[in-house]
Amino acid sequence: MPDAVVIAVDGPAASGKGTISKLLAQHFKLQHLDTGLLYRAVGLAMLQSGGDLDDPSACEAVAKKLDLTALDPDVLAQHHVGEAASKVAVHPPLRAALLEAQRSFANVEPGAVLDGRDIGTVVCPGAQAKLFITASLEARAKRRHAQAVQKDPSASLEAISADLAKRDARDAGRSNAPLAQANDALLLDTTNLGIDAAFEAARAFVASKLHA
Ligand SMILES: Nc1ncnc2c1ncn2[C@@H]1O[C@H](COP(=O)(O)OP(=O)(O)OP(=O)(O)O)[C@@H](O)[C@H]1O
Ligand SMILES: Nc1ccn([C@@H]2O[C@H](COP(=O)(O)O)[C@@H](O)[C@H]2O)c(=O)n1
Repeated sequence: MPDAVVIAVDGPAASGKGTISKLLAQHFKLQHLDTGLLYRAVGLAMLQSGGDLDDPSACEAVAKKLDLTALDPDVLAQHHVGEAASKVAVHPPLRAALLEAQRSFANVEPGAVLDGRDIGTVVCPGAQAKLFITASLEARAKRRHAQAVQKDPSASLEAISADLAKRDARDAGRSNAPLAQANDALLLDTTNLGIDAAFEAARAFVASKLHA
């Protein structure tokens, strides 16, 4: 393997990129960063302080003060936090403030897997292996619904599907670092793949890139 390995994994919400990234990190013995947690942490801090999610300077200030060692994935996983994350993520100064932290994480030895929306295109354009994980809206909504009903049995599949569609449109439609497949990324559609099969396809691709 090359000295410092970086694997970039992007894709829309609930496509399974986090699941695949964790498994890749375990398999190749690399560190893993779910970059969505950074945007969620800014969104949550803005909500808690009553700040304006549409204010780029206020969001940037929060991002600059973010304590990356204090991210609580359970709190940040809440649905309304994901919505807030997607709203603050449109601001260029906020994205610039989070860029350095992501790039330094990518430099850890022996290497790292980062997942998000702009890893292969903006954060780590030189990554040795890039994947773009996707799945149909219906499949993604069913997966997120299965997660949601564990906490709230009345969670609505239709509402989750509508929210995912809205979030994807916002993420793909913003002008700065939109959700996009890098030209040199493998497109992996997991609509009809279970986790094991999806991971195996990702693992084989990454192995081919690292040993090329
Ligand atoms: N190939 C798959 N088949 C079935 N279920 C899957 C598959 N991949 C992931 N899942 C399940 O779908 C849910 C969402 O997966 P995951 O959290 O990895 O998505 P994500 O793309 O990282 O989402 P987010 O953008 O919100 O961080 C999880 O419950 C996970 O176990
Ligand atoms: N590299 C990234 C990662 C995330 N975002 C934004 O954060 C939102 C939440 O991300 P999850 O992966 O935790 O769902 C997401 O909808 C994006 O708006 C981003 O812009 N860039």
